Amino acid sequence: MLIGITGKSCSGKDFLSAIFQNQGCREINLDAIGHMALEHNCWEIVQAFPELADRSGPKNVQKTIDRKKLGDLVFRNPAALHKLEGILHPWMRRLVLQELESHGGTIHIVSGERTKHMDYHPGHRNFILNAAILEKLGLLPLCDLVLWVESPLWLRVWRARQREQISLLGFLRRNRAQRGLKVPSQFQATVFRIKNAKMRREDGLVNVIQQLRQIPRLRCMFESGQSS
Ligand SMILES: CC(C)(COP(=O)(O)OP(=O)(O)OC[C@H]1O[C@@H](n2cnc3c(N)ncnc32)[C@H](O)[C@@H]1O)[C@@H](O)C(=O)NCCC(=O)NCCS
Ligand SMILES: Nc1ncnc2c1ncn2[C@@H]1O[C@H](COP(=O)(O)OP(=O)(O)OP(=O)(O)O)[C@@H](O)[C@H]1O
Repeated sequence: MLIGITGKSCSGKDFLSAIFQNQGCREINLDAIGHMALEHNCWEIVQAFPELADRSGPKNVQKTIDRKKLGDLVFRNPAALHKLEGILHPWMRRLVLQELESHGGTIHIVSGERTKHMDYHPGHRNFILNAAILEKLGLLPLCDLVLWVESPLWLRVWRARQREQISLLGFLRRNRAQRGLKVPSQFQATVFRIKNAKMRREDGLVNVIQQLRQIPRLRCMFESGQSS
C-alpha cells in the first residue's frame, strides 16, 4: 500500500510519518528529494537566479545552493517559486516514480496519465509519500490512501519557531506560498483528515493514533496500540 501524507508546513507530516515508520513503513520524503534536486540542478538554478551567484565572481561556480537565501527569495515571489518548481519538479517526480518502481511497484499509464494501481509483490512493505505538494506534483493518483494533516495556524507558527528559529514574517510568507494547498478534493473516498492539534508530543501521539484506528485500511496496523 502507498500512503500519501500531505498538509501545510508544520502541520505534522513528519510527525505522522514517523508513526508509520515505527510500524515498519518506508518513507519517501519529498522535502529531502527537493534538496537532492537542488544539488543536481545547481548550475541551472544559479543561471535562473543570478541573485544567488557568489559575489566573488562567476568563476567561483557554487557547488551548493544557499537554501535559506533561495527560500527567502521564492516564498516572497510567486513567479520565482514557479520558475524554481519548473526546474525541480520534473526531476523530483521522476525520482519518486523510479524509487517506487525499484521496489516492485508497477505504474500503469492510461491515456498519457500515470494513474493509480501500484502493484506490490506480496510481502512488500508499505510506503509513505510525505509531501506538502503531493497534489501539485501529480502524485496523488498513485496513493491508495491520503492523509491530510491539519493544525491551527498559531500552533504551526509556534512549532516552526521552535524547530528552525524562523521569523514570524518568514513563516507567514512560506504559509502564503502554500495558500493553494488544500484537502485534496479528488479521490475523496481515499482522503482522510487528521487533526494534529496537541501541543505535547505524548498527547499528540495518542490522539493521532486514535484517529488512524478509525480508518478501516489502517486499523490492523494500529490495533495493538503501540506508539512511536
Ligand atoms: C525553497 C527551498 C530552497 C527552501 O529550502 P529550505 O531548506 O529553507 O526549506 P525546506 O526545504 O525545509 O522547506 C520548508 C517548507 O517549505 C515547504 N516548501 C518547499 N518548497 C515548496 C513549494 N514548492 N511549495 C510549497 N511549499 C514548499 C516545505 O514543504 C516545507 O514545509 C526548498 O524548499 C526548495 O527547493 N523547494 C522547491 C522544491 C519543492 O517543491 N520541495 C517541496 C517538496 S514537499
Ligand atoms: N502533535 C505534536 N506534538 C508535539 N510536537 C509536534 C506535534 N506535531 C508536530 N510536532 C513538532 O512540530 C514541528 C513541525 O512538525 P513536522 O516537522 O512534523 O511538520 P511538517 O508538516 O512535516 O512540516 P514541514 O512541511 O515544514 O517540514 C516538529 O518539530 C515536530 O516535532
